[in-house]
Amino acid sequence: MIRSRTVRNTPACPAANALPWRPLCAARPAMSPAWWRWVASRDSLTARLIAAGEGRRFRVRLLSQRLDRPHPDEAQALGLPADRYAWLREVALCLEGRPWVVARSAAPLTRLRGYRLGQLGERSLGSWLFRQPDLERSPIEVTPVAAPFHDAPGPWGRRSVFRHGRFAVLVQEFFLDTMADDLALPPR
Ligand SMILES: C=C(O[C@@H]1C=C(C(=O)O)C=C[C@H]1O)C(=O)O
Repeated sequence: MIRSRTVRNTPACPAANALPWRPLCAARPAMSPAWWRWVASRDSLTARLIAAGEGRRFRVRLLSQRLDRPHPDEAQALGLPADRYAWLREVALCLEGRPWVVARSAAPLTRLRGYRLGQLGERSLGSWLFRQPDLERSPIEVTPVAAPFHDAPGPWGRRSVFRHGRFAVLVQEFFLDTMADDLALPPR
């Protein structure tokens, strides 16, 4: 069942919190090569966006950062019991003020000790992650629906868990139609 693009996360409707994530390879037949190069990339998305922006000003716009219960599918991806709080961060990655990607990251509080990620502000989480020498990244999963926490439509979402020692963070990135328009990418 593919969720409509307008369904927003409603706590009363737990099903709405579970996006249809599936392994990257399962989505390959439906994904154009142009998008595959973005969605399947395992290095820093921030660095790729800056390069593709060709001089456009890059900015991380902080939409929300709080301690809250993650959605069930987020808790499950982190192996976190359902009722535990996590550090939640939602950002828009903008080029010349136009959001190309929105991202929602979730990290268990017990794994955050000693890392002052709450002070990231509008610095890219990726710029910190990819500086960690022993960074590990789980296989990428994809969903063909838009971000449930943001109104702009988009062709693909992806998620993976980054680990560094005991630290773990689930990073979910939703590519937007504005990025497809600005880079002349196919609809999906
Ligand atoms: C994980 C990365 O960091 C990006 C920046 C984020 C942030 O600042 O919150 C979140 C997800 C990413 O799109 C990356 O650059 O690959």
